Parts: sequence; structure tokens; C-alpha cells
Amino acid sequence: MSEGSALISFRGIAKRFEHDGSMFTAVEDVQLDVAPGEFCCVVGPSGCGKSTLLNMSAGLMEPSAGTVHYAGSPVPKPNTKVGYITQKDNVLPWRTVFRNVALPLELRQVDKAEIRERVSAMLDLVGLTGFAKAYPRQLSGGMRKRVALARTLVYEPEAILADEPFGALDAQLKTILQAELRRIWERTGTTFIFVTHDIGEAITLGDRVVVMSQRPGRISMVCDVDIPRPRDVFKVRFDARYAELFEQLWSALSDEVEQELAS
Ligand SMILES: Nc1ncnc2c1ncn2[C@@H]1O[C@H](COP(=O)(O)OP(=O)(O)OP(=O)(O)O)[C@@H](O)[C@H]1O
Repeated sequence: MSEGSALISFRGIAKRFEHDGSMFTAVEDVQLDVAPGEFCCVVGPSGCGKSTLLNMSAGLMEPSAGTVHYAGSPVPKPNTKVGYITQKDNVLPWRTVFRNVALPLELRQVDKAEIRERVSAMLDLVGLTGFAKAYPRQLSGGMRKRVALARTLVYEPEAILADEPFGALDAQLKTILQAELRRIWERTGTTFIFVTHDIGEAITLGDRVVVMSQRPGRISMVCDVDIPRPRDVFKVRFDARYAELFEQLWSALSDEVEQELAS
């Protein structure tokens, strides 16, 4: 893919940070083009720079070398075209579920009747119908994640950066939310960069899985997930190709983790 046809393009990216008075390289030589409508998953050992790549795509952090392009131009600061789902759900405790999800539309001064309509439709979509008036403290962890997801989807960003959004959830709830996310993605065609530690989740959801090396994080492998769509998230793990991809990714990732433990 050429840089021009990519929605998000990383070219020659490096990022250095200061730690205890000296500089270290967190991310190095990252080249990656994410196509419009692509679901791109990123896996890698802890601390390899996955969140750093998302922060640069969101315009919250500048690369030390190279440029991140969004739709052909350097990423603006902040990049208001993207939605960002961080590891913490960041729901606002003083707002009801409805008003949490409505927040991005209020900030964009969308008319009240339209806000009502769009938020209600979104709550239906993520399975929170009936919880509009609840406060976050009355919700389970999984429900709070759905609120965070709905709050990002409601303003229909062109792209969503998701940093382990389902990381802390139990396996069953995770599968249910993956199914919802897949359904939403198939309907909306939103571009995703989705960071996860879960190889199975990356294969289930992704068009491609990018594997990053231990620090300094480089791309060590890019794997096309050639399992036909639509995929049934409950059954895809029984597909023979799933098992092959899992083994390939597991081996690449465990090499990185072993090197990290040995260093
Ligand atoms: N603002 C910052 N200042 C200093 N160091 C930072 C900053 N942000 C990230 N780092 C460091 O850069 C490295 C990469 O961090 P990052 O959070 O991107 O990794 P990650 O792959 O997302 O990790 P995890 O999987 O554990 O969430 C880490 O060593 C981290 O401590």
C-alpha cells in the first residue's frame, strides 16, 4: 500500500524518552500503513511501545524521528478525527450512562433531539438499553467498558485507536464484547488500530496482526488473517487456519518475551 492510500501511516518512526536522567529508545524504525476500513491488531511484549504508537496516532505525542500521517497529512495535535479507547475506561462518575455517551456530541454542539436519538441507538447497539439513567458506580466492569465503547462510537470517528479495551474482562464477557465490536465494525467500516495482549482476540478481530519486538519496539512480523469474513467470534477458534495462525503468532511473540526475560 502506498503512503497516499493509507489512512494512518507510520514512516521511520522512533520515540525516545528520558528515564533517570538518560534517554532511552522506546520505539524504533516503525513502518506501517493502515488502510481505510482495516482492522489492524497490534501485539507485543509489555513496554514495547504499543500505547506510544497509539498516542502518536492521536496526536498526543510527537515522534522523535519520522512522521505519522493521517489521511495523507502529518497528524494534527490533537487528532480529532480519531476516537481513543484507553486501557482505563475513563467514564465520568458524576454523569449517568446516557450523559457519558452524550458527552462527545454535547462538545460538538449537536442538537438535543439528535443527541437523544443517537445515544439511544448506541445504547441499544452495545446492549445497555435500560441502563441510560444508571451511574457508573452501579455498573459492572464490562458494562463500563461498553459505556466507553459507546461514547467513542457515538460520534462516528473515522478511526478508532483501542488500547486493550477488553484486557481486564473475563473470557466470556470478552467474547460477547468482541462479537459486538465485530458487528459494529462490519456495519460502520471504521478503521481500527487495536492493541491487545491476547493473540486469539487479535486473530478473531483483525485483518492483520502486527507483532512488535521487545524494547526498543520494532515491527518483527506482520501476519495477514486470511480467515474469511464474516467470522463468528464464538466459533472461529475451531477453524483450522485459526490454529495455524495462533501457533505462528505464539511462536513469534514467545521469542520476544523470552529475549526480554533473558536481557
Ligand atoms: N511519557 C513517557 N515518559 C517516559 N517514558 C515513557 C512515556 N510513555 C511511555 N514511556 C516508556 O516507553 C516504553 C513503552 O511504553 P508503552 O506504554 O508504549 O508500552 P506498551 O507496549 O503499551 O506497554 P503495555 O503492554 O505494558 O501497556 C515503556 O518503557 C514506558 O515506560
